[in-house]
This record gives sequence, structure tokens and C-alpha cells, in this order.
Amino acid sequence: MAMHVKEASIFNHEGNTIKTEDREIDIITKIEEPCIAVLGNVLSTEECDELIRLSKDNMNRSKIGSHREVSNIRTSSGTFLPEMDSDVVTRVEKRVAQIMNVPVENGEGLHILNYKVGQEYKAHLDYFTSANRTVKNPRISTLVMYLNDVEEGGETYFPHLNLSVAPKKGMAVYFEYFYQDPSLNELTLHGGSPVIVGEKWAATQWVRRQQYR
Ligand SMILES: O=C(O)CCC(=O)C(=O)O
Ligand SMILES: [Fe+2]
Repeated sequence: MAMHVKEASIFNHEGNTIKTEDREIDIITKIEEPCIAVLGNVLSTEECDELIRLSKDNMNRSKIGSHREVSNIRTSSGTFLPEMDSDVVTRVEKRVAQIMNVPVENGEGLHILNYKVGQEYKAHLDYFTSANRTVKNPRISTLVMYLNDVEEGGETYFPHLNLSVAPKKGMAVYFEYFYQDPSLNELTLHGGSPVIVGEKWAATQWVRRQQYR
């Protein structure tokens, strides 16, 4: 008899809430294998506004891949927020690490994204694939936080799972992709659909298996 052994998740929270040091996060929707969770009350209105304010003068056309090319796969603008003396960045990074159940140092840092009308991030995987060598310190999980309300469009969608998450200020979507079974990782294929009305601001934390910073 074929037996299915459930793969381990690092998203180890029990119940409907995640109690971090300074804020109680709501687990609104969760699926398993791959573990994907929609989270509420991740950031306050003030924190969202401050992350946008800190980034808005430094936005660059997004690039993709190891050669950092401009591509129509990703038409948004983005910037990494440096670990500056911002209480908000420090506090948010710490909270995000507790939600993702990893050390802060494993995170790449908050990456702020801005999509104007018509801009999108086509379906992609967040992990790097390499046919002939194993990646040394791979990405294992992602948290995408929404920094504003989008009037129309801008959903984060997972085409293989028929799942679509509408951006709502202060909410977030979590997913992970370090499973033994590669087909589970491939199910985390996702994209940011084009903004139809308004604009979209988001903050992504990509997490590595080991210390990155
Ligand atoms: O904008 C989104 O909804 C998705 C962003 C994303 O996929 C990423 O930052 O890796
Ligand atoms: Fe992504």
C-alpha cells in the first residue's frame, strides 16, 4: 500500500493566531503541502505608510535572474531597504522572522515593490534552480506583505493551486518551497497579476536556509 508521509513545514504555528513579541497575527487561510498561509494584522497602517515613505525615492525598474536583466516578466519597480537606523524596518524584520520561524539573519532584507496600472510580475518560482549543481544557500520561504489597498487587480496568484490572494493593506501571504518532493515546490509557482485600477505597494522577505547577512 502506498503511504503518504507528510513533509515537515517550518510554519509551526498552532491555532488561529501567531503571537510575536509585539503583535498578534491572524492566520486567515492555510493550506498544507505546500504550506501557504494568508495572514492578517501583520503590519499596522503606520508601518505600511512608513515602509512606502522610506522607499519611494529609491525605486528602480525590477530586474530578474542572476544576470539582473530588465524583462517583461517583471515590469514593477523595486528596492531593497537597507538596514538603516529605522525603528520600523528593525521591528518589522524581527516580527517577520518570528512569523516565518527563522533567524533574522537568514532573510535577504525587505524588498519593496511598486506596481503601477498594467504592471505585473508574471508567474515564477522564488527559488533558484540549477540543473547541474546544488545551490549553496538556497531560498526556502517567502512572505509577501501588502502595504496598501489596490482598487482593482494586483492579486498574488498561484496558478497550479487555483489560489488568488487579493492585496489588503497590512495583510500578507506566506509560502515555503524546501520540500524533498520537487513537485511540491513547483506548486508554489506564483505571480503578481497586473494592477487594473490604482497602484500596488508590497514588501517581500525572501529567506535562505542559512545565515545570509
Ligand atoms: O507582488 C506580488 O504579489 C508577488 C511578489 C513576488 O512574487 C515576489 O516578490 O517574489
Ligand atoms: Fe515571487
